[in-house]
Amino acid sequence: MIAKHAARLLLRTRPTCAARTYATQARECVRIVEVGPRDGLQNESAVIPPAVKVELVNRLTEAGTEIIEAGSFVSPKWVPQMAGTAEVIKHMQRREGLHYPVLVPNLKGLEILLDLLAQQPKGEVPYTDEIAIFTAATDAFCKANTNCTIKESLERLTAVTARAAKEGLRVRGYVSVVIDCPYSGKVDPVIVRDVTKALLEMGCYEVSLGDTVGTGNPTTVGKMLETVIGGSSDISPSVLAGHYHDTFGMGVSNILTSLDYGLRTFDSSVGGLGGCPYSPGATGNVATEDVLYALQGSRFHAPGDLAKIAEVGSWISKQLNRTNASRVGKALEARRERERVEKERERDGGSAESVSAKL
Ligand SMILES: CC(C)(COP(=O)([O-])OP(=O)([O-])OC[C@H]1O[C@@H](n2cnc3c(N)ncnc32)[C@H](O)[C@@H]1OP(=O)([O-])[O-])[C@@H](O)C(=O)NCCC(=O)NCCSC(=O)C[C@@](C)(O)CC(=O)[O-]
Repeated sequence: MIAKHAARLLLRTRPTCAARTYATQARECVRIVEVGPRDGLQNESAVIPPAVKVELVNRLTEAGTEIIEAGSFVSPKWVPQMAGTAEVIKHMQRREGLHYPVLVPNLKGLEILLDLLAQQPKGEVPYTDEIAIFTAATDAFCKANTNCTIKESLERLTAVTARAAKEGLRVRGYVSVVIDCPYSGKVDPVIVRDVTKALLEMGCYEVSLGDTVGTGNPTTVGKMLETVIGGSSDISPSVLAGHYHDTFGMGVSNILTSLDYGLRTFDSSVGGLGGCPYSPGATGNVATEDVLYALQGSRFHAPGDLAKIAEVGSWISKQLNRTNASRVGKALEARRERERVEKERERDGGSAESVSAKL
């Protein structure tokens, strides 16, 4: 009985930054959930081979990322880009102490994951210790994304959460369209609060609030957070995360605002990858590089080596033949190129002609 209670508490406890982060930093730790391999790649027009996804996860791990959403077990008819997640989680490098959540929409997705976990050779670091489930703050978006109403999705997710908990998996929840819905317009923050509460009550250790279309700004995000955590609400900011798409360039500002409201976990996407297949026009998540740069020198520490993560952003953008959507990533790309040219100049004895001949 006590063991069961302890297990339940553990499932409710969110994974922290790795211990080494606390040991070396006096600053307050901010958790970054890297969603590029899932939220980012799911929206690319091309279906990316699992090998590239594996390399992306591995490069992020090498760059010091601690939590990486590795993919999703959704219907491949709905989101073909996420086919191959089984291959990804089997072959990616998995480090003890790091976390690789995967998104599941229903019991079928969870069963696929549980089968994989059951087949995993003993003694290996588990493919994952966490699933993410998702619903929305409007029926219109929920139907477009998962073919059911909010109420139906909460019923579906209650069963998923119960089964995941029984199997020892932690569950993280998402609420989409917390500011505006592409189908039904302005969203009532009271609904965001109620859906968040329902996800927490069913057993999610944390709920990520998604500005799916990226129209939020510090005022609207602040008002939404005031309703979700203020007044008579018993929701603590410590169980919330911000998931802000950067369509209007407000992602970093919205994170800074959310820090003022007490949130300490944010989702971001290397190279600003992504968007949402059911939210036409929405661009990717706020870029991880931009978030790390914004927090530099502040009282907050976020894990990850900015220079290395920026290189990952440049690499994956090239793989996808797309423009790097991170402003910081692009600036660092330009700096690396300048440094390369300078090095070449030094090596060639400073001859301007030899350098310009090569450019
Ligand atoms: C939920 C469903 C499945 C309902 O879709 P449905 O069509 O109502 O499902 P169904 O139960 O009738 O099944 C239809 C077919 O899909 C199969 N199927 C059913 N489930 C699965 C599964 N898990 N894995 C693999 N296959 C599955 C099922 O077996 C069947 O196959 P068939 O008999 O036709 O051959 C579908 O709507 C779906 O997969 N939706 C996912 C959409 C999605 O991935 N959206 C993006 C993620 S959410 C997001 O990005 C927002 C977020 C989280 O980032 C936050 C934010 O920014 O807002």
